[in-house]
Amino acid sequence: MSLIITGTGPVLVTESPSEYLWTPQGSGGAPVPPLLQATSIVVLDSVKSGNRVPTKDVYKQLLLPLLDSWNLSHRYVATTSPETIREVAASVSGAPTLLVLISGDTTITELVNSVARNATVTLLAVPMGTGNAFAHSIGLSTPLAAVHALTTGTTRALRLYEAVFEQGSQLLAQGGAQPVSSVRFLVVGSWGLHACLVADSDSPELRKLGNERFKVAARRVLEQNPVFHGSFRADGLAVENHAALSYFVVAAVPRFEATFEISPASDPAENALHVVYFHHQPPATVMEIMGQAYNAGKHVQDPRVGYLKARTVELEIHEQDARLRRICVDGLIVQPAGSSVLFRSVESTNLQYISPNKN
Ligand SMILES: Nc1ncnc2c1ncn2[C@@H]1O[C@H](COP(=O)(O)OP(=O)(O)OP(=O)(O)O)[C@@H](O)[C@H]1O
Repeated sequence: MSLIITGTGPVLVTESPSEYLWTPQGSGGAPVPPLLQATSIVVLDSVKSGNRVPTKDVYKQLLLPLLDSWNLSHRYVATTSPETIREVAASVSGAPTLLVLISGDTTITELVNSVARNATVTLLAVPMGTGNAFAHSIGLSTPLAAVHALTTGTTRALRLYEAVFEQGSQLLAQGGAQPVSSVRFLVVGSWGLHACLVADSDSPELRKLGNERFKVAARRVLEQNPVFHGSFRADGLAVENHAALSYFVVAAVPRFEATFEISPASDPAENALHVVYFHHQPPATVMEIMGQAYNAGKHVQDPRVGYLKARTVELEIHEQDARLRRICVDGLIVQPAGSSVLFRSVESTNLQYISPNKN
């Protein structure tokens, strides 16, 4: 439940499993809040994200009445394919734009990879995906909290990172593979068990399970429990040389899901990555370590887990089997050519995001 101050007066907004209810609490509207004074407002609804309840419509039941209360004009775009995200990204390169993304993390990543480098965009992440790592990490855990932040939130610089691949690498998409040299990300780059389970979980069969798809895919990968041989350096210093690893994640945010706190020291406001990794372990130990991540990120205190902060991470993959070489970048899967993959921070962008105002 939230009390939102709108252009026509305070409104009590409640949520049931099937809809959002908008109950006006009297008159006396507020002026247009600063975040809604953007020159251009675009709402991008990534309709394939998460497991949606058809009667519960964030746009029609929350955003539209809020924008209408000030008669704010805006453009609403529902995706018809992944191409829609690229089209919207291309269209926001002119005036400063408030871009409301009703989506999960992959849509945000696809957007930041296609938007012009000089575009001035403020993003609002309305969490409607399966994991919603970014929204949970910045404190916007529900669609209602995100919409409320339009009237009470504040803007912060969006910290971006990039994974850089050798020539000949391929981005694996449902429609086929395409060449890739780098991918920008804001949540995670990974190799090993994490990349395998994300890649394997993206089948039409497992997508139907929502968040459970990661657990089912993890169980299947762990039945094989492959070893991932490789080396890595952090900020130029060797950390592991020819190691036999199970898990290797470069995290940009603290949470991958509401309660899965993979990197408790990560701060979305800071331009830094954290490596979370461990050597090859039996399946039961892997499960035990990952289980601790659901307990307020306690796994990083486990002596078997390596945890370090870096701005640049150079990975060398010593595996030949294509399945064991896959890299995950915010849910996108890359088949790298050669052995090296570089994860690094992007110095600056014109992108911002809306965060709850906690100060
Ligand atoms: N109409 C559409 N048809 C086909 N694919 C779509 C359509 N709209 C969006 N997509 C694609 O579906 C994917 C949706 O990803 P998104 O991150 O929004 O949700 P999710 O995968 O459920 O959540 P999360 O990333 O948090 O797990 C994106 O790759 C996007 O390009």
